[in-house]
Amino acid sequence: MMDKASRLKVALQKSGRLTDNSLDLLVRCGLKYSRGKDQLLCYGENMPLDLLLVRDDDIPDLVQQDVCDLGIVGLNVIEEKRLAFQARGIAPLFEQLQVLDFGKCRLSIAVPDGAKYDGPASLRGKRIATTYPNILARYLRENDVTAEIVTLSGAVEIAPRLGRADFICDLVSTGSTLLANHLREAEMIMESRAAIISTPVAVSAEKQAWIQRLRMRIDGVQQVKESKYIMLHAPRAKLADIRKLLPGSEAPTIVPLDGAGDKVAVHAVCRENVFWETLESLKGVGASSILVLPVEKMLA
Ligand SMILES: Nc1ncnc2c1ncn2[C@@H]1O[C@H](COP(=O)(O)OP(=O)(O)OP(=O)(O)O)[C@@H](O)[C@H]1O
Ligand SMILES: O=P(O)(O)OC[C@H]1O[C@H](OP(=O)(O)OP(=O)(O)O)[C@H](O)[C@@H]1O
Ligand SMILES: [Mg+2]
Repeated sequence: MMDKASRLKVALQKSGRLTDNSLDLLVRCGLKYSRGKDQLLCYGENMPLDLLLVRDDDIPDLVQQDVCDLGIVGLNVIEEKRLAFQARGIAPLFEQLQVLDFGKCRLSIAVPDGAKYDGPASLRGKRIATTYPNILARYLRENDVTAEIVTLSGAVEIAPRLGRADFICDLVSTGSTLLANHLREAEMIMESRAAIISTPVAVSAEKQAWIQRLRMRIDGVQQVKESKYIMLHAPRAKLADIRKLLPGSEAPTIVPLDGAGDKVAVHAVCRENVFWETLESLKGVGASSILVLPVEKMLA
């Protein structure tokens, strides 16, 4: 194990939409951790890695200032901070390492039910409430629209009802928050997912090696999520039809079956989910004894 100074520090959201998925990802990468009394620091017991639990907005700054080596945060926050740094003449120094498969949402313009909206020109001269003033400003600039940006730190969706804004620009996933606030999504500005960012400062060879290991494990974890191992028996003559039906599979392993005539066993890793319809189609072209198993770990 490395000494304290050379332990990797990873910033995660303390409590919110990204927290459970971020911790779950690291646990799937093999991390065992214990949580400190203050609930702000988690100590990695089997890896030289500690977790700092903070507000998501602070994560790019912590990485930029080299307080943390890595951070897991939404692309929406990364982009907003990048533009904010640029606006202040500071070069954004954190590097985006890997996009993750959770925290999927979009940043959209929403308008009150019944309000007219015919494209970006409808925003002209309006007041738009948002937590993402820099992304919104860029969007307005690109669309040649002048509007007033009302920057709020939360509860953006109630701004139109309070008379503070005409429209809003906020995160949407299922759309239920908009629905509950009598708003409708009018325009998508950006799509977002969680991502890993890293420090701009050169780290020790030891730390770099752990970052590489972690990235490889994260790739493996993300790949197996949808992957299945499929085993079936089939007449050799039907192999071409069967291969066409296996979703996202590489060359399958074909094993002869003792005393079963021209029948073979087919084993394949499918990189996409295997649905009942696929199994029915496989059976339809002559496959039998079909088994679908989850894949726990994969290293390319
Ligand atoms: N409805 C959603 N579905 C999926 N991901 C979302 C959703 N809303 C937000 N996110 C993603 O999760 C991130 C954190 O969202 P959350 O609402 O927990 O943030 P917050 O209220 O700013 O929390 P904090 O207290 O840490 O500042 C967002 O920046 C975005 O990337
Ligand atoms: O389209 P939906 O599925 O309704 O999701 C969108 C909402 O989710 C997020 O807030 P969250 O619920 O995380 O709470 P917060 O406002 O306290 O950040 C976001 O800020 C939206 O308000
Ligand atoms: Mg926040």
